[in-house]
Amino acid sequence: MSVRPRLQCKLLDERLRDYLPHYATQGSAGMDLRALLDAPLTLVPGDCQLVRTGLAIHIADPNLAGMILPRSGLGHKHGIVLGNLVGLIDSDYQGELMISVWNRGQSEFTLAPFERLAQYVLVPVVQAELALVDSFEDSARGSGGFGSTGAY
Ligand SMILES: O=c1ccn([C@H]2C[C@H](O)[C@@H](COP(=O)(O)OP(=O)(O)OP(=O)(O)O)O2)c(=O)[nH]1
Repeated sequence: MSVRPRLQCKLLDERLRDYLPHYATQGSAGMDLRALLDAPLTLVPGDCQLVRTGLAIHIADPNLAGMILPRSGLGHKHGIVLGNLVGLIDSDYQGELMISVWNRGQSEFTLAPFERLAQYVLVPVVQAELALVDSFEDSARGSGGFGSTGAY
């Protein structure tokens, strides 16, 4: 089994000690993030609010990044997704992880304090350098995009 990267994590609220993010199963790709709220938060349809997690995670390694993704159940059943669709966490970010919660559904939804509302996934990243050129070598696709290969 490969060695897991160790990420430094600060708790910005002591109550989170009882709710540390973890992998729910051996094969889980993400750790659930919870809503740090003092009281339930109701989102009416169309509402988008920034919710605290109370966690700061310093990835430090530029070959890694964090992604905040929605939870499938909340998104599919209740229309609770992310206002930014996906949150990208830079490896040098040391601030609190914030979750943009968007009710794209048609009913009111109330988030409970410490409810799991999104997930944090660590992903490999390769930083590139751009080499300016005047032309490319021909490729099979060329500049065809946006459905140019057909539907089936
Ligand atoms: O859902 C998110 C997305 C981002 N961040 C934090 C971590 C990330 O490293 C930082 C900046 O995010 P991003 O680069 O996507 O934001 P930006 O709007 O481009 O702002 P900036 O000018 O700060 O890069 O904000 C969150 O806490 N939650």
